[in-house]
Amino acid sequence: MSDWPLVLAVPSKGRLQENASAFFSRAGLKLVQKAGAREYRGTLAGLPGVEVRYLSASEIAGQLASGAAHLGVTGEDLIREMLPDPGASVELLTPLGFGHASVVVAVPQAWIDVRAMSDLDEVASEMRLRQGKRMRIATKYVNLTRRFFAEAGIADYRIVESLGATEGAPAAGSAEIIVDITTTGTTLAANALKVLDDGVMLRSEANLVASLKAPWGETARTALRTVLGRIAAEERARTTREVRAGLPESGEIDLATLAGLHEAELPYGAPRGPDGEIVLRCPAEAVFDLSDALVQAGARAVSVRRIDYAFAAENPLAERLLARL
Ligand SMILES: Nc1ncnc2c1ncn2[C@@H]1O[C@H](COP(=O)(O)OP(=O)(O)OP(=O)(O)O)[C@@H](O)[C@H]1O
Ligand SMILES: O=P(O)(O)OC[C@H]1O[C@H](OP(=O)(O)OP(=O)(O)O)[C@H](O)[C@@H]1O
Ligand SMILES: [Mg+2]
Repeated sequence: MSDWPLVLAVPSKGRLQENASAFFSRAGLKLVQKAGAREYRGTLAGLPGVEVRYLSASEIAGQLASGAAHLGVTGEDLIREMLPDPGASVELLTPLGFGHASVVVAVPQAWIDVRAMSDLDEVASEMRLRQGKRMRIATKYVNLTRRFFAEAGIADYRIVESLGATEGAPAAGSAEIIVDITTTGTTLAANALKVLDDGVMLRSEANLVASLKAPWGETARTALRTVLGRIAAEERARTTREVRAGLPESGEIDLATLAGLHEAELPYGAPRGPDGEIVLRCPAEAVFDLSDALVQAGARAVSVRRIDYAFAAENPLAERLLARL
């Protein structure tokens, strides 16, 4: 099999760009742009088997679908819109906690009696009967819209493809209603539109996505393990705390039960010898309960700290993906 480098697609502009770069640098993956900011290719410092490509969020979804990129950061909305059967060509590895936005059905605020999709169905039928026209929906989410309206049992409509400023379509007279992405709702409000009560089609956020169609040779697989290992190590470190405790004088403590009760684990195994130090790792929310329990069980002292990275022998993100290739 040919030995391609791992192609990592990173947003080059728009809403996801800054957060995506910050995400990689937190994971110890330093993006190095070649020859100045105009060059749309780069590398990861210290990782020879990786080629970074800077693309727009929608291009990233396209390249993951075709297999031109192995790994990328893009919005779930774009994956679901652009890929007919996402599960067949990509694996959504993990949501990234930024780029939150919802794809919604919005209608003019002036339509006071229209609150739900069922009301919209009536509007569409009436338009068809009385005016002989089909209700027009402005959107760039053509496929998501067709699916959602079919599930709602609405068929009397026509899609007007919109490439930008979709919220302006009703006022401009080019459509009655819209489907678009929103975060704060500011743009909808400024255009006198409201979201239907059951009109949230998809809650999206940025995801780390892998392509099942890309050429996964040895070089790419090796780089994948390193990249996903670092990402997992950062995530594990951010969401857990390390709890250290001195063993009780008696040396007796039921660590297994204690750990089980507080979702804790013993990353370095059980302490050895009577002067042993216990090292546990638990979810950040569990530290106070776990510390109290340790003191009650006779621990002489307990300290809790944040960790920068928590590497582990197992690499769940990589294993999940490799199992599908
Ligand atoms: N308020 C928001 N509006 C639009 N997109 C958002 C918002 N918040 C997060 N996103 C996410 O960012 C993705 C890319 O949107 P953005 O507008 O940044 O790209 P773009 O530069 O318009 O890309 P393209 O030129 O390919 O259309 C969206 O598909 C969505 O997943
Ligand atoms: O709910 P809000 O916080 O107001 O955000 C929603 C707006 O943001 C996006 O547009 P963007 O600024 O990305 O411009 P674009 O349409 O050119 O992509 C989106 O298409 C909405 O118009
Ligand atoms: Mg945009």
